Amino acid sequence: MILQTNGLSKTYASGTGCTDISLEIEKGRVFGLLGPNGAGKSTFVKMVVGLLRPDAGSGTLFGKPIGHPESRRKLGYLPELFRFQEWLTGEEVLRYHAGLCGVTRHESKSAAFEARIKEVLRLSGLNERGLNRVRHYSKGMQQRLGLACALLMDPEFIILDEPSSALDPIGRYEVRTLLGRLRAEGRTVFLNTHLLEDVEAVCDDVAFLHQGKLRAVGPMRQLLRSGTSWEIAVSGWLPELEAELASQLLPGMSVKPAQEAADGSAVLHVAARGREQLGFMNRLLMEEGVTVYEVRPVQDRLEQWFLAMSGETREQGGGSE
Ligand SMILES: Nc1ncnc2c1ncn2[C@@H]1O[C@H](COP(=O)(O)OP(=O)(O)OP(=O)(O)O)[C@@H](O)[C@H]1O
Repeated sequence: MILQTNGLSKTYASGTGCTDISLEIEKGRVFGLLGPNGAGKSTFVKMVVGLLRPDAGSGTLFGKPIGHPESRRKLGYLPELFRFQEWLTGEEVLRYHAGLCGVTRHESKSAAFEARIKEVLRLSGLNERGLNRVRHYSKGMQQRLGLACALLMDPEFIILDEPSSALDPIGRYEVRTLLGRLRAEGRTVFLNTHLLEDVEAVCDDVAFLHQGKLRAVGPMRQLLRSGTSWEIAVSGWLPELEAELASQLLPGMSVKPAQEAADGSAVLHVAARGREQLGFMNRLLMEEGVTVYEVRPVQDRLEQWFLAMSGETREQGGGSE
């Protein structure tokens, strides 16, 4: 286990923060923490990396208590709000970070370290801009430099707090590709993001935080409920059957042809509350002389899940952020 937290809590004077967060992140997984603005995602991350002291709860990183310098040795971190010394060049910022990680001046000037700097500049998309001063960087370039800093020491666990917030669509695509690469290398990644397409594309596990509380956590494919709609491939379909079936459906059910062909083959989009209703639909189709030859569950999109979770928890919480 790379990270394990037990009831981590931090309440600011304002009464907000996050409460009772228990999570486990296994080696080699890409974990996405989702939640609306102000949900407490950055607060959680800051406790994990040792920037904030929890009010209650505990956790371990690489088996060492969080907050202990030893727990951070194999960690790379990109904070949400990054600021660099604007009078330094990108390469100087990287060397300064290396120094903070215990690399001596002499080592940081070695050919091997020089090559590492070039490598992380390339990975983060800054390429030959490393010799320019940060003052001349755009916001997106500064975020890329933050990514380069997070990768510099070849970390096993990389925590990225909104890594694409300042990036244009190409930059976001590049970060997504980079995340895929880190995962392929067997590294563990923790991602705080609002970009659901990033989570959908790269995350193995996902957690949902709302008003400081963890509302759901688990493998992404399991959390995205796949029990409410199906695609049913049939033969013997006639267009008039749509109205005919509609008059016999139970509450919560619907049927709509997604594809129809002149030979009677069709793909029907069916909404049903669970398997019993799906069985009922199957029976209706058979009674109408339609042959079912394939039933496929339709995966909910993460966006629908996010909205559903925010909606449900808003109702429970009685208000919005
Ligand atoms: N230093 C602080 N002092 C007081 N309140 C704070 C502090 N930092 C955060 N908060 C509050 O704690 C809550 C959680 O903030 P946090 O930044 O952790 O949320 P988040 O989920 O990361 O939000 P976002 O997605 O907008 O970055 C918010 O209501 C925020 O206003």
